[in-house]
Amino acid sequence: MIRFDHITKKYPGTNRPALDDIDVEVLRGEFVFLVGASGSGKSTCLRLVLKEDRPTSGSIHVLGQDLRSISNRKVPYFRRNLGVVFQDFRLLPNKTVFDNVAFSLQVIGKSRGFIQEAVPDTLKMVGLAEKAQRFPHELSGGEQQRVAIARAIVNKPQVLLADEPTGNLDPTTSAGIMALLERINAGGTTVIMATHEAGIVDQMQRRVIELASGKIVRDERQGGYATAAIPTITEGAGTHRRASVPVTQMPVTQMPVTQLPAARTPVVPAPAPRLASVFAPTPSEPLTFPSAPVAVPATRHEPAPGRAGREQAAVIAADTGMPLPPLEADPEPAPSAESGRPMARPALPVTQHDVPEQLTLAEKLGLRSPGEKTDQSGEQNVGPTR
Ligand SMILES: Nc1ncnc2c1ncn2[C@@H]1O[C@H](COP(=O)(O)OP(=O)(O)OP(=O)(O)O)[C@@H](O)[C@H]1O
Repeated sequence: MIRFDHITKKYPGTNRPALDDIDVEVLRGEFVFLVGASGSGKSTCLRLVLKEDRPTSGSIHVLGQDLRSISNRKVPYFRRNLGVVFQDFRLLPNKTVFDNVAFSLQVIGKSRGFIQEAVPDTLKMVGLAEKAQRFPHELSGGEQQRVAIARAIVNKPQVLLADEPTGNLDPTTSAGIMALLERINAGGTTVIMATHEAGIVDQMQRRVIELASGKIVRDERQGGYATAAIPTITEGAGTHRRASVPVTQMPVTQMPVTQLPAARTPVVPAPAPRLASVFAPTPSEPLTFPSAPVAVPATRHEPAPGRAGREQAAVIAADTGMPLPPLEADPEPAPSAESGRPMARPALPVTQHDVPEQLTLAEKLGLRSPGEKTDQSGEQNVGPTR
């Protein structure tokens, strides 16, 4: 599913490679923790999988494709198979929960009917069906991260990449997020999660790949966090104590037992998790997606054309730290209301050198091909890489 062959990544102006001759393969359906000290190369790995950056040498295959063979124009199609979750959520602050999730479908031209069905289904899966009309500032951190996860999975990606998704959350909330990620994985989605959370890694007992100075120093099928390279802090106020609430103690009732609308059976089953029973379906909670959409005014979910769309883009730019693309064809000035907002530093900064300058924000986010017209009528532009 994902294979690195002799991958070396050396950033310009640096002496030491961020990744140094990495060979690794992740199979379909696996749940993999990427661990290692700060600067060991975890985020670089995720960026390379997303084709946000290129390796200096070596080849990467994702979903059967050699990333070198995917042109810039095709990258957005490729990325539709990948969902990404960041530590800092990156929600649109002036959009409702529903609209935050719907946005990623709108920009790839999904029909209104599809959006009206898929978004409520996904919100139900993450336990936020009742909060579809809330704004991000009206949610807790854990709820905001669940919105971000809903946005990442609403298009049913085959792979979910998570870069320290619990980094800003308390232990109990983190446990809920991990339960959600485990359920998503149980539905067949491959999950790769970079983390420093020792307690979570120890609890989950999944595959652990440890990086140190750009090299893989450990690859355990059912591992824990600590090694000599990254010892677990057991006393004091270190970050490793944060994850001391066992996932098994999370309020399961808060997590509706559903799965992705079209769950895939992993070709290679993930190793039997110690916590599998917590997330397994029960007879009273069938593994189906509800068909009844959350009642929301239809007028709120129209694809945002013209200036409205650019306002959304401006908000994303402000929130994600990504540059706003030039608006040459726009006679109106770009919105400035958000310009005073602090710019969050992206955990996975998009590297722009691989991307032409004139792309729209949706194109730069990988949600639409350069020059691609939004298809309002159907879904033929959405789906596997082509
Ligand atoms: N754009 C860049 N330019 C130059 N060097 C970079 C760039 N991005 C990352 N690096 C360097 O590459 C190395 C690996 O960084 P990376 O962000 O992948 O580490 P990480 O394991 O994700 O760290 P953290 O846990 O702190 O997020 C570090 O030495 C970092 O300074």
